[in-house]
Amino acid sequence: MTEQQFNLTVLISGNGSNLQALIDACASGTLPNTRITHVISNRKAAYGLERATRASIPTTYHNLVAYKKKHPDNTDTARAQYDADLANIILTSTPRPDLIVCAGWMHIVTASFLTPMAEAGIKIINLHPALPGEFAGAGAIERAWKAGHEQGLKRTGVMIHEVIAEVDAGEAVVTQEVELREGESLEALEERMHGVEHGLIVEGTRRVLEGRGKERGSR
Ligand SMILES: Nc1nc2c(c(=O)[nH]1)N[C@@H](CN(C=O)c1ccc(C(=O)N[C@@H](CCC(=O)O)C(=O)O)cc1)CN2
Ligand SMILES: NCC(=O)N[C@@H]1O[C@H](COP(=O)([O-])[O-])[C@@H](O)[C@H]1O
Repeated sequence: MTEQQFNLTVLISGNGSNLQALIDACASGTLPNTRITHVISNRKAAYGLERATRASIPTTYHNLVAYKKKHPDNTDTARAQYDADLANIILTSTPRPDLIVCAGWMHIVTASFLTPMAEAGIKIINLHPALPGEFAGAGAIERAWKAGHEQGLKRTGVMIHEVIAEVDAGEAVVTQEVELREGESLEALEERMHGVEHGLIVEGTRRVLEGRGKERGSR
């Protein structure tokens, strides 16, 4: 029986250390029979684009600014068109992804993206440096660090969750708690959090693909 191959599209906006964790996991077999076939960034200067190129992974820079210039009086229209075109980029790519992984993707996607992906049966997961129901949105690590120092919060965490319209509210695939340490600097907490992220993004991707494999097997 031929091994099932899984194709990933990874969405990024920055350094790409979580993308690198996925690249390394595919290469080492930690993510078996899995390859990243496309990396898309909404920021031209994202170092993750260089990481992808070094790994011979096709990249696309998808720029929201051009859409805002085209629709200066209506940000919602600009975002909807941007998202619709993002969906089209992914749906017309070969091979189509089995899964989309948001790895530091700092753009809130709308129904113009979510609906076509759902209709195509392509699940989207996201790495978020917080636990379910806590610190949704950008800047989660710093907000948890402040809550530790100011409100005595004892722990935060990291989750991989399904992406739905409501930001960071999708069902958790996997979570891991991270203790908050008294007197620890924000930089030191960020370092510990990123270390957890790099393992969890691989584990979360593996679990979703394992489910896909079972789905395929049942057909
Ligand atoms: N519809 C959804 N879109 C996204 C989700 C989600 O769960 N549902 N997860 C995010 C990732 N994310 C946190 O994990 C996140 C990213 C960005 C923002 C945000 O406020 N973005 C601003 C722009 C910020 C910037 O460009 O620096 C925006 O889009 O206006 C919040 C949460 C991925 N998308
Ligand atoms: N809301 C999502 C979010 O805040 N994600 C954050 O973006 C970083 C991306 O790092 P990377 O580009 O090195 O992977 C991650 O470390 C994560 O904390």
